[in-house]
Amino acid sequence: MLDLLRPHWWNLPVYASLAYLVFARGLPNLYVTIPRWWNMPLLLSVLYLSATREQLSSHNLYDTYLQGERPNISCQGINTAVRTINGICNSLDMPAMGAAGARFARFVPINDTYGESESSGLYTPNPRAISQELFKREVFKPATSINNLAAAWIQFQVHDWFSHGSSNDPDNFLSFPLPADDQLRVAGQTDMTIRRTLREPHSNRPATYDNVNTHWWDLSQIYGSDEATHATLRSYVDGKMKVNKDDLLPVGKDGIPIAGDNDDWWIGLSVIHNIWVREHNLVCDMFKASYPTWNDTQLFDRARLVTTALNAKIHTVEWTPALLQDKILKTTMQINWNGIAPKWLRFVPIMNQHIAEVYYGIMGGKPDFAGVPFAHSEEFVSVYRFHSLLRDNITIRNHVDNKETGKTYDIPQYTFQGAQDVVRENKFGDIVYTFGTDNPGALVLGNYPAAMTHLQKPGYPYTLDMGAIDVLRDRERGVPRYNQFRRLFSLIPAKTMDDISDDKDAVAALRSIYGEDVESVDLLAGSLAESPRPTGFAFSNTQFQVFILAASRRLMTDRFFTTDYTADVYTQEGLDWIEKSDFRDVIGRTVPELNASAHSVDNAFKPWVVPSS
Ligand code: HEM
Repeated sequence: MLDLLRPHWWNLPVYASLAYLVFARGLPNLYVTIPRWWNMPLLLSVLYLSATREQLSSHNLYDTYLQGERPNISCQGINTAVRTINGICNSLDMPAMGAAGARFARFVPINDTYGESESSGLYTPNPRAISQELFKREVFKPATSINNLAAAWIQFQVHDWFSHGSSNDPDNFLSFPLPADDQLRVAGQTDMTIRRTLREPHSNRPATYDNVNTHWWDLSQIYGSDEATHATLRSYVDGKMKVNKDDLLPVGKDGIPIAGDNDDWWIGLSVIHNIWVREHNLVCDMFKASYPTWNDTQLFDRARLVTTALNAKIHTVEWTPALLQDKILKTTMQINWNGIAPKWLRFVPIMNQHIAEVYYGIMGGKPDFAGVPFAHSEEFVSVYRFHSLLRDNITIRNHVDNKETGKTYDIPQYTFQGAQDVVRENKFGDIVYTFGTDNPGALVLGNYPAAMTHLQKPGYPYTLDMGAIDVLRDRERGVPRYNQFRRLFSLIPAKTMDDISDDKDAVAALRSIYGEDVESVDLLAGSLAESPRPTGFAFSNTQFQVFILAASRRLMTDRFFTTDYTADVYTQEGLDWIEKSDFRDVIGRTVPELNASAHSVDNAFKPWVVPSS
């Protein structure tokens, strides 16, 4: 393989980059990495990202099932015209693909995914020291270009795509001594112990882990990933999901709202879940008006398809460009969804699938698996370790005059059962408004909420230092550390700590933990430290490689976004609903008093304009 790296590509003439882009498609083994690709002219950058996606699809997709290991499932007797609850039969050729309980895949070669052991450095450097000294927030650093809805939104999405489950392995532990000067030692604690992730061991290859949710982008966090949970969420009237008389989610005996995935609940999830359940119910009303003879199941199934596709569209063309605020990403994401062809030129037959995906967009095209069955990967999980987005506290403001209502909640108060206190004590519109106008935290070193480093999760036998856990889980699950991760994603590895960041303080902080051992820098630590970032990006270029690969793949592999994204399956009314709505509209119809506020910006994830006093 020819590994052609050009660290100073910007000194090369533009035509050299262009020549590569033309050749790369024909020569998938030719790697070219352009470190600061975002400085190129728009067209070149878009082409570069598209070529990168092709490269990553050829080199970074690994199935964790061996031949014959995937369960054999029949789709006989199943209504394959709509999404199933547990995700089976999305692929009719491989019905078990992407179903709840299916293994996570990998984005790096399987041989590079052995979990770390004590002798290979599982506890080195000390995860607690990393959490306390490198991650923990002293002063809140806001991400000023986005609002707090964007933070809640991404955890909501993550709960659709994956979960390792919350119970973990009750018989196997990760345990390491606390640093000598740790404040917990004052209370007599000497070690930090957490349960290992439940895993499937294999001989002669790394352990694998199962996703308890469906892998598909199917809003399983709302609808459930198993029939028993699903049944508790449906009203079974007119296709609608259950809500209370006040139009809010019903709450379970444990004090947490009932939902398809209600793990790690906080007030942010209350906001987004309530909005989407209301949206589903409004789509049911629309269908009932157009198709009065449809029964509850018909209404539910179509409403789920439409609500899900709208959610996927908003994530693709609104959330992502808000987080990665630059023209290149806005253009690329629009192309992913809509393609470049104007309406009047949407008849040209295009034989090459890659070109067709760009010309017509992914939606409604042919599925594209790049030769590997679809599943989310462990590396995908790791790059969403975004706990630094969380604010230390939330002060509710009135949506009419922006005045504080006098209610402030910190993390222990707004998480788990506490979220319901916030809902009970405030108007829902004021809570959503507060999220629309507050900033979340920036994804940088020294901005991890202190309260998340001593989190009391109900039912957990120990206090959680989420910063330490984020680091330890990656090591446990064999996600490569930062530099090796970069190598395996064809990025130029750092030679010294100074290569990771332009920010001298960030480099000094890394050195205080990792010394000069650049290979030992953890993925999360390196990613939070990394700079420069592409213009307007809330997260690092290293993490972005995973986005390039996964953002398109989860659409391209899904039958309901490709071959079955048709009026036959969705109805024309359904397709129109998706095409005509953005997140501002969804907020406007589900929380009508916020219609004007949500429309005060061109993207609902940007901080809303506050009324002048
Ligand atoms: C107050 C809100 C939150 C709480 C209480 C919370 C709590 C937790 C807990 C307890 C875990 C599992 C720890 C373990 O592995 O043992 C976890 C994992 C995780 N969290 Fe959060 N979290 C919150 C917000 C967020 C946000 C905003 C994101 C943004 C995407 C996020 C992303 C993740 C990811 C990616 C994982 C790994 C999931 C997996 O291993 O399958 N969390 N969180």
